[in-house]
Amino acid sequence: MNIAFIAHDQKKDDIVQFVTAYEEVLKSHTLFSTGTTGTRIMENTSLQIHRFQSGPLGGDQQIGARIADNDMDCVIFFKDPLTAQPHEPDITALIRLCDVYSIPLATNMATAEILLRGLERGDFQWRDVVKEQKQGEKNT
Ligand SMILES: O=C(CO)COP(=O)(O)O
Repeated sequence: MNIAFIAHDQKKDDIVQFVTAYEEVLKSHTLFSTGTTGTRIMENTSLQIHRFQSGPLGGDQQIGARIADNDMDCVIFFKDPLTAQPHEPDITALIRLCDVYSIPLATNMATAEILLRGLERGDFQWRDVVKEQKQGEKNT
């Protein structure tokens, strides 16, 4: 599965801790992130992450574009609800696209934990079916 990780500054320690705890599960997936979040994760784990731009510089929008292309299966976004972000419209747009395309999105650690346990159990297999269908539509 293609999984994107994003964390606001006040949540970066949390996401590093979270990803470290699930490193064994995550290493068999393809991982993406916004710029600084990815750097922090790679500094603290042995995971390889495809890093987009930093969030305020367009990283959220780049992940959104992958969702619109049906090329992202899960988004783990540790949002900071107590700090205003200069790129709030980008954040809103990313969350909206997850809803438009029914992409599983966790915006806090408790939900992220449930999503990754589901991932371990194979609960994301329906995404392969959706991707095959969309590919079939493109080819016709
Ligand atoms: O601001 C962010 C998401 O909205 C996160 O971006 P960084 O990972 O580059 O800090």
